Amino acid sequence: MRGTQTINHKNHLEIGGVDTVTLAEKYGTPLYVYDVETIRAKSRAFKAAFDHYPINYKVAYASKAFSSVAMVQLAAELDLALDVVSGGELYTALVAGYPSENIHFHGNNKSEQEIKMSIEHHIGAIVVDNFSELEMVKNISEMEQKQVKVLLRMTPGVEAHTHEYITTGQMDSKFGFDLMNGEVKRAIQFALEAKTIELCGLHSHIGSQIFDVNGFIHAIQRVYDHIAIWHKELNYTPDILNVGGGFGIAYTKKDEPQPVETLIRSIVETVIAEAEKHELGLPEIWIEPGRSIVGEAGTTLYTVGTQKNIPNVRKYITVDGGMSDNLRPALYQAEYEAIIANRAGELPEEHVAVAGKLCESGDILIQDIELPVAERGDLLAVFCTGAYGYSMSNNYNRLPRPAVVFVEEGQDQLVIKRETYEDLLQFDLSLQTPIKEK
Ligand SMILES: Cc1ncc(COP(=O)(O)O)c(C=O)c1O
Ligand SMILES: N[C@@H](CCCC[NH3+])C(=O)O
Repeated sequence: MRGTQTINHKNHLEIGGVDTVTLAEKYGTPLYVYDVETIRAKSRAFKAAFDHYPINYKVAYASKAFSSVAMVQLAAELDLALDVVSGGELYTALVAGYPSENIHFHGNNKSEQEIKMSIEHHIGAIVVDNFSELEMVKNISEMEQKQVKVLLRMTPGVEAHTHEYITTGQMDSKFGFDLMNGEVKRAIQFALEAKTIELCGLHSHIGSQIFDVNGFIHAIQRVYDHIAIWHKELNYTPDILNVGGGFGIAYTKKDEPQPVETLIRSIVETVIAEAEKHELGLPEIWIEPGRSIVGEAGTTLYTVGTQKNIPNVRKYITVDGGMSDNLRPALYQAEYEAIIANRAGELPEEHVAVAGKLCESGDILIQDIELPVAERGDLLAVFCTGAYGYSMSNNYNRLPRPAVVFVEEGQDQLVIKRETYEDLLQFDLSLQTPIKEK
């Protein structure tokens, strides 16, 4: 059990003081349930870890992990800065009333429209990824006659030990200016010379679901070796050093992430040591966690449907969702834990695979899990689905996307409505004219 999860007197899983069986009856399944107190606690933990040090810092929530109007409003309430990676995420933040000066915009191929939108709304910083983007930012800001705040994203050449699809810090990456081949230095020179660009600092992000703090330490040390040179040659030191996100969480008992305090201590103490070593002032340190803020807060509720038993091979139990609401097992072989939420206290009796209902053999949510014997209509709760679940959900097989509810202190609140069949067809147009002349 995580966060505020408990088993109540009816033997049901309760989250945030709300019975999950009641939630499933009220909103239907599949259903994403977010434990708001867990989101608050994670945010507090990051800030408390920084507060030990006499430094300026910013904790930005990476909204790609889960973006919605209510989530952005919660981030604002928790005084988190906001990382967006598309016009859509920026639009969500603006509609949510999030203060634009606290937003920074990522991405390796921002469109002209996205850059214009960022400049128009005076967002906190555009994190520029490559030279063609840097030129676009310069040209657009000159045309608009507006100053634009910029961070430069560097690829530090550090391998993070995680799934190969989610490492980003290695040299052969589509993201960022290469630190080792002199690109970053040229980008700094370009930005310093551009009159409409205010170069606020540097950024690196080495990957996601990282357990080993050494990746961050090596990246910071490597960046500082270069900062010392840029200081001498260009008289430039960054006011902001954004070390990205990527802090891992425990999806299963096998996962052993470092506590937030250890991670932040290592990051901050490495920055302090490097700045002292090179006799440089301390930058403001920014981080941008996504998964570690919302991942553990999310639980997906499914209804168990059909079963298939292949004697001596495997028993499948099938739920009413799958890779359309959680792509991670199919994409990264991600592993999850689950319980039968309406019989939460029962002991496991058999090994099963949890299959989704989509028309793909790879649509298996959990390959092997021990559960009580499941029956049609049981409620399956899959834990730790708060990050990159809803945000990577899709309508494959024309499945409507599930609803999202927030729960806290015995109250539940619908924050994203379930899609309907009509919603699925909202952009479809009927065939008007014969396509082929007879
Ligand atoms: C630039 C950047 N910042 C922050 C994040 C958030 O990562 P995570 O959700 O693993 O903390 C990502 C995703 O990997 C990212 O690409
Ligand atoms: N979507 C990924 C993480 C990628 C993060 C974005 N750079 C996941 O589910 O783990």
